[in-house]
Amino acid sequence: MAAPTYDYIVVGGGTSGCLVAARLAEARHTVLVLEAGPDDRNPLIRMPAGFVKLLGVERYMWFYKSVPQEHLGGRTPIVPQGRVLGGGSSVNAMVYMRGQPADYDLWASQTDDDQWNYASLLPYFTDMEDNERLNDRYHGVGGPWKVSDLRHVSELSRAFVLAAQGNGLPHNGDFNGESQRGVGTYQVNTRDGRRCSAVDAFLRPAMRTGRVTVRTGVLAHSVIIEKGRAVGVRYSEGDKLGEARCGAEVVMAAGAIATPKILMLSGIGPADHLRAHGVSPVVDLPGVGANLQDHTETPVVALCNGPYGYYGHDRGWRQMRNGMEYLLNRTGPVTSNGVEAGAFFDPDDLSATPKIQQFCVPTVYLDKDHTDQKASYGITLNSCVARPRSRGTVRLASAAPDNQPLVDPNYLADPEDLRLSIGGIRRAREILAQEPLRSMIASEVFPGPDKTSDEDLAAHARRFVKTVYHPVGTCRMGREGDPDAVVSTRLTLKGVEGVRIADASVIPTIISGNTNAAVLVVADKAAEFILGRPRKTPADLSSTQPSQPVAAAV
Ligand SMILES: Cc1cc2nc3c(=O)[nH]c(=O)nc-3n(C[C@H](O)[C@H](O)[C@H](O)COP(=O)(O)OP(=O)(O)OC[C@H]3O[C@@H](n4cnc5c(N)ncnc54)[C@H](O)[C@@H]3O)c2cc1C
Repeated sequence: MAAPTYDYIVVGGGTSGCLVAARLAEARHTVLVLEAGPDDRNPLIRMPAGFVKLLGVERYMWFYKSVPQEHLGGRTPIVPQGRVLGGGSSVNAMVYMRGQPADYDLWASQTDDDQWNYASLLPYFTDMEDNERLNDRYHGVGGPWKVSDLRHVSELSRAFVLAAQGNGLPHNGDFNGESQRGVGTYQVNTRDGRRCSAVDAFLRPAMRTGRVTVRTGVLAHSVIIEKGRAVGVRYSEGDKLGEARCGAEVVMAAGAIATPKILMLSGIGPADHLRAHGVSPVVDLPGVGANLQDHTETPVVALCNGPYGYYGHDRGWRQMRNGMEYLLNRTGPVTSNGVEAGAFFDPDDLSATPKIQQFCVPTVYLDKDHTDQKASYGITLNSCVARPRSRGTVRLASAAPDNQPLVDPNYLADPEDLRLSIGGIRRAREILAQEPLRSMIASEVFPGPDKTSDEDLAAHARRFVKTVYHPVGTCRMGREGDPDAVVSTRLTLKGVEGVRIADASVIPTIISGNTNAAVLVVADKAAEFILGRPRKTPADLSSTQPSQPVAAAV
């Protein structure tokens, strides 16, 4: 048997992988990071607006195609994910969002472990944070994770913030503070006009210790298990097959779609399903690949009556002007993340706990697989169901490691997700009809002004609903004895020694907001458990509003 070369192998160099690798190296361990995608040297990654150009590029993205969706008339929408060092944190929209305290309190009650409640996790958020504007009980300064206000906000986004206030939503200057409800501009993971990815914040500094080896272009196939213990990882690099060995643990960080796939290829998953693909089961774990949750968004698209927003800003003289401004000052449209403002609300009752996150995109924005609208000046208000109830699966298509898995997000399977989406559309229309936005709008294109009944809007949602790129939950944690849990609340894999899962797949229920920050905290907890470090003292939230309980979706 080959001698172990590293203490730990981290599978996947994305958001969670970068953080875990850094924490392990800080503790003087040797770490090998295996990342399937390329390095993150493309300058478009650093420029905040640049990610939009990467979203259609196979070199940097996995375009997981969903199986025909029963509730979308058989449509097969794509679920793109980052495929580059930094993973999602290198290609995402940088919106800094934590969700609601109740989201984490639900994790704690689902797992019977109070270290996953909001008060317990808040110090993990604030300790890693370096917020440019806020430093209070909810925010921190001096950490590696940069959080800033946007340096450029388009006139359309500003008009949206004003119009939504006119429509009854309070202005909110901090969606991660006392209350999520309201409308405002987002804080983003940038500093001085540049993206701050998990590579910038965590991995690159750790690489300077000399204890982290990062290998890009390496596709992990399976975990090597000997006598019930993980001892390494099988992989391919181009045409070459290889094995890497570790002395301590294999840390899975390949994201909510790839991690269950790799586990299943290792013989860990629903035994019958594995056998059907010729994989010998090692541990029968029915929860692997189950419980897939993703945020969906349904657009209302309107055209503008003037040159508002970002259409055409990446071409011709405007591109030159914007590029020059960025190079000289690090200001201007290139510093925008393209999703500058948003709102949180309950479409049934504006004073209640939000159930919709609405994104304002100051351009016509539809996914790569929806290209029937001619580009023009416009605005897209996307209504995202904050805590969707639909649940899907990730399954093997075959035992070939380079085959994409079968991804079935089961979008809109639960009627409540559809009902809330329709409520979001109606609210979006009201906001578009409110000054100062109203004077900038020429006409609604989608759903179209003649589409007014619930049936019309449901048909529109089924046709256009798309991912918000937030798959989670496919190897969820759970209390002892929970037959569908894949990992313990200390994130150890059931049934095999020496495997920890540190990524979005362990999240039991999706949070009501963008997922990157929550994944960082999950990864921080994973590192804490691995290193046996003491838990941080929970925050004292006694003088704040109590978190409103949310029902677990069934
Ligand atoms: C386009 C987009 C926009 C988003 N916008 C936001 C946002 O604005 N705000 C926010 O909070 N969140 C956003 N997210 C979500 C956020 O980025 C993710 O929740 C987060 O990155 C998940 O972290 P992870 O570590 O679980 O997986 P990832 O960050 O996806 O990392 C997984 C890594 O593993 C690699 N990998 C996969 N399979 C293998 C294999 N077999 N072998 C080796 N490596 C492998 C992948 O290439 C990837 O680098 C967005 C995501 C996307 C894709």
